[in-house]
Amino acid sequence: MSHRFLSRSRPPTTALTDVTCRFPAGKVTAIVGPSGCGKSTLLLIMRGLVKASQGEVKFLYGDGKGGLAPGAPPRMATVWQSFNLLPWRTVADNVAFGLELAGMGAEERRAKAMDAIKAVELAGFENHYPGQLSGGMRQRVGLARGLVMAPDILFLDEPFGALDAQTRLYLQEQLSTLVEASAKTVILITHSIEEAIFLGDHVVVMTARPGRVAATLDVDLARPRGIDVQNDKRFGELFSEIYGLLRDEVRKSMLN
Ligand SMILES: Nc1ncnc2c1ncn2[C@@H]1O[C@H](COP(=O)(O)OP(=O)(O)OP(=O)(O)O)[C@@H](O)[C@H]1O
Repeated sequence: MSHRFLSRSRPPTTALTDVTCRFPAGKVTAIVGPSGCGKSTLLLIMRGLVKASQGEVKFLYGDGKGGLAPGAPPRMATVWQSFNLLPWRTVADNVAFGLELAGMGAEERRAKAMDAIKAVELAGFENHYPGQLSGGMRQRVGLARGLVMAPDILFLDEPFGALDAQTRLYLQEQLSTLVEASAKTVILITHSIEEAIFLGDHVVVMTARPGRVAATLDVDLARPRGIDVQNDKRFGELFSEIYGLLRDEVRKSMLN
């Protein structure tokens, strides 16, 4: 698939060229790449918000396995980089927003929202407003809003990008546990090589813009993974391999 942004006032920008990748069901695929290489564009295309200039995205329909009804399209949810909480709605009402749009009754959506709020350890804050929460808590509300939809595919765009290092580590651990418990298909966009290895089953490494897939690596580290997996020799090897692939691309992206 390729994508070029056209503009009346500026020359066209080729964001992606000949990107071919597979995202295996029930696995976490992390996408890393230099800034501006087209990661978010790829996500927008996969979510159907931007139409690729060339090529297409195919989702495999349910075969009755993995909780997917036969022949049913996968349910999808996205946790966006700017988690876009509605400031005038409480945490519970923010989390339940998608269910409300889907027409679910008040009682049921409140119960589902509370389950998701508990899963991200925010019980007790359900009646708070976003303005009363820390950045890490708001990020967890964003995550709960994705989880509450019980998606078959969860897209995460830099879910912890704006957080301090300790909060980020803690949320990565929480997410790892949630993902392992749910066996969902997760597509994670991140700038962090450590995050990609810690959370991913596969890591797709992209080149500088126009983004292509430089390599796809399997993360052959056992699950469940705690953050101490970072001390594993294999973790270090994967880090070096990915950084080796990215190093020149990052330099190129700085000259782009
Ligand atoms: N709507 C748009 N119109 C024109 N160009 C765009 C548009 N959206 C993105 N681009 C350009 O396409 C390229 C890819 O952008 P994209 O946001 O997908 O990259 P990214 O890898 O997600 O970046 P980052 O890691 O910094 O978030 C960039 O050069 C960007 O400036």
